[in-house]
Amino acid sequence: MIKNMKEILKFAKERGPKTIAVAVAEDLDVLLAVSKAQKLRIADAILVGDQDKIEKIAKTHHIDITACEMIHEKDIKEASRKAVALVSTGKAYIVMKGLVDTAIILKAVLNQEIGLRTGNVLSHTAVFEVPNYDRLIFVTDAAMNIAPDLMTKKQIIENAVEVAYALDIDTPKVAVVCAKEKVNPKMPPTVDAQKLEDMNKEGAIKGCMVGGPFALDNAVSKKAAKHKGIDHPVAGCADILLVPNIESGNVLYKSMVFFSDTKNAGVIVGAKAPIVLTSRADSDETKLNSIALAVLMAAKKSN
Ligand SMILES: CCCC(=O)OP(=O)(O)O
Repeated sequence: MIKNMKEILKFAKERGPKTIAVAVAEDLDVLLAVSKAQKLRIADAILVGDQDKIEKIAKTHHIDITACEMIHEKDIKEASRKAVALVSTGKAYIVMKGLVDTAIILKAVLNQEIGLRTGNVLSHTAVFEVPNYDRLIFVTDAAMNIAPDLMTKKQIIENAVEVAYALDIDTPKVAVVCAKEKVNPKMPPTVDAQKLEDMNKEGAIKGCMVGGPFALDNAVSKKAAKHKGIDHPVAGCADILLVPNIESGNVLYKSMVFFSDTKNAGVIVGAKAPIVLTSRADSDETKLNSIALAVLMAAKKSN
């Protein structure tokens, strides 16, 4: 069971390198992450984007990108399509979002001809290392599914469980997080939470233990759970937090990044290949962690 970002990097070194196709690579943090991943032998990179800008950033900041292949494409949408096509034609194993809006890269991923659709729901899983929490904690979905219905939530859980397996976490505990820990028909996410727990008990969601509804406190703190009289095997020790919608997920993600001393990584799951997807504002360290996470996902797929 991988417990922190250091171990994610360590295992990615052992299971890599894998080739990544970077869409719109003209970004300092992206280039720093990619060159470090290459130096650590975690990944090789094909940089798709504005070659002049890429070379200027690399030169100004003394970043060694000499080992990277480069495809010149100034247009952001075209660069996204070309990066995705590199993966669908087998020249790369992983797509990485560079300096491009999430919606644009995802449109390329979902493209009928060159895309990476599988028919499954695509969802984002963020992995956080949080001080004083004894395990990695996953947040899903902070980036893609706006207001998932029950069956979409089921698949979002299954996608996050796939990430957990790539980190050798067996039977991850999934907390369906709401504003309350009691079912309230006026709060639909609490009703879904109960249904998801029931589906898990009935075997319709496999390979994990689902509990809910939980408020965030009793999902991650045994003390809070005890205080509120909650006795549940997931209470206080969740591996995966399923949030009700993109607003709560994105706010939780960015609160963790900007208000606390966390390390993080993020990928989109459900396509034919993992997609490295962080916020444009995330650090080069986060982007490197995300590349390593995607390498572990790709290595698991090719096993
Ligand atoms: C995982 C967060 C995705 C996101 O919010 O990206 P941007 O900040 O680049 O919009």
